[in-house]
Amino acid sequence: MKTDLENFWVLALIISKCTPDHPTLLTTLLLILSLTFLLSFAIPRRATAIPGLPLLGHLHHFLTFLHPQLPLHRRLAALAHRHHSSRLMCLRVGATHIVVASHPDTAKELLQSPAFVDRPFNECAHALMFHRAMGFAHHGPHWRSLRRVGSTHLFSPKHLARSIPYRSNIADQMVAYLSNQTAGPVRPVRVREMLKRASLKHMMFCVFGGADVHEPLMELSSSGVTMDELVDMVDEGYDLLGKFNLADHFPWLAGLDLQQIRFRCSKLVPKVNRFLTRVLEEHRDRPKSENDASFLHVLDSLDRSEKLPDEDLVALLWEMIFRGTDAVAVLIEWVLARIVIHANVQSKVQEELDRVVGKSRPVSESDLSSMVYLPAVIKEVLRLHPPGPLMSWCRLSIADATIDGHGIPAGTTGIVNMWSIMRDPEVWSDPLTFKPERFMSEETEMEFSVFGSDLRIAPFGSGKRSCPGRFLGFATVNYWVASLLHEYEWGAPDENPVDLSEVLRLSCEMANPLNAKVRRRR
Ligand code: HEM
Repeated sequence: MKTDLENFWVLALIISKCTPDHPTLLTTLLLILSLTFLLSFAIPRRATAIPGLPLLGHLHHFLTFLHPQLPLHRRLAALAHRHHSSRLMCLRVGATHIVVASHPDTAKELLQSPAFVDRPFNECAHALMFHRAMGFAHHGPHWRSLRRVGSTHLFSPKHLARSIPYRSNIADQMVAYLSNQTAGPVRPVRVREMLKRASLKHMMFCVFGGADVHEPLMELSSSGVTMDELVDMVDEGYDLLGKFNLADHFPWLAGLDLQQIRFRCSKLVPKVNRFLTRVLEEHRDRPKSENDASFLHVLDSLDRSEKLPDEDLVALLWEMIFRGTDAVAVLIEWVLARIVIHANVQSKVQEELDRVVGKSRPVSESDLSSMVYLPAVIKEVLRLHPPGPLMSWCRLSIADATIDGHGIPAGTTGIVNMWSIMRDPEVWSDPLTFKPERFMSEETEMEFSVFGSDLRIAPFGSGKRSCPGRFLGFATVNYWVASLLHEYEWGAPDENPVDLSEVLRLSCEMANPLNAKVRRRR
């Protein structure tokens, strides 16, 4: 994707090489030059191209090991800032042309454009079968039918309500787990493992149902697979998908498998397939129950016109477990970190809990509709620590598009730097201060929806490919944080203050897991 300026210089260079022996060539070139100049006003401009390296383009910005302290969203933000290209910046990595939007207007144009509705090819996602599921499926009838099935049967308010008992049970188990950990002298607890397992267990029940919800949090097993094995499978898939894969941008490198991504996928896929096929068989052998609200039951009971082949069913179920587990656990850890740092915020949430719930009983999910401060805290954490600072997965344009007046050809990869938008001093007053109150006033509450209509804060994406699990994810985080704060006081260990450094894998998580001192409140 060359800019008009680059075209101009190429032509000027050719003209400078012409001699008076070639008057016709010279006239033709001058004519082309003038036409190019005039046309540049008539056709959309192209995005600002940032100077890059020959052949490699901007590869060096994407290689994590070159900048271990600076995650990609921060690098891209700094680059856009340096080149005054926050609205739209144009990069290239090997064969991939990329535009990066770091402004609410351009982010809106990109995410809601009818052209940017596909996902770029991702070798690892293909190997893990995710192209048969929703997140990496090509825009087309297959993806549309999955989204339709998802919104009608999986993520509808009715289904959200049916999974409340699961969430409530797991909240109780977290409270019990912490109670065991904190029996005796107060000592710091590392909460990441507990949150990951809670979130995995929640998704397992939402997706498969059936298993024993009372099984202890850290010992859950399913269809012959232990909790540890499941955690390992999710972690491995998560690690693989979060890698910057050279083969996606330099296809001629694919056969070499330099990063061992193909190799690792080939080890993981049979394990996941074996496990999910067994779950499917067990489910079909069990007597059908009217009360089964699991995704699997719903999908397996669809009538013939909507029914998915087993291969797609397995891919979709795996994707739901995979996506739903990680983002929720990562976000809760950030929330607790902020709660530990800002004691005044913790007190305000607990005052609200005491007012709405009282100290005599645990929180129930229905209490949340009467709370305003806690959701404001969660929004403020989403603003400063979005699990997907670059929207987790890029978009790919399937047709030529115009963004901010720039012509963008089909086949361009679109990245939205939501992290940068949500910290932009031109968009937010005092952006680096943690201030949940900014989401509190009645009027701004309407304006600051986090679900995709307001591109100043869209941590779940926006447009046709926005996150289908956003209401489930938001409800789970609100409820579990409410339970954990209702039952416990949270504080920082004296020797180990909270470190807000980030590491970007598939989601952006705390580089150093949170350690907190917890003390029973009720
Ligand atoms: C805190 C929780 C969550 C966050 C922050 C989050 C964030 C995101 C983001 C940023 C995207 C990309 C949106 C875009 O391209 O516009 C996405 C897509 C997606 N998310 Fe979530 N998510 C969360 C929870 C969940 C849950 C609980 C599920 C499922 C159970 C889920 C399933 C998906 C799927 C399937 C897609 C791909 C959609 C498509 O391409 O059509 N997410 N999510």
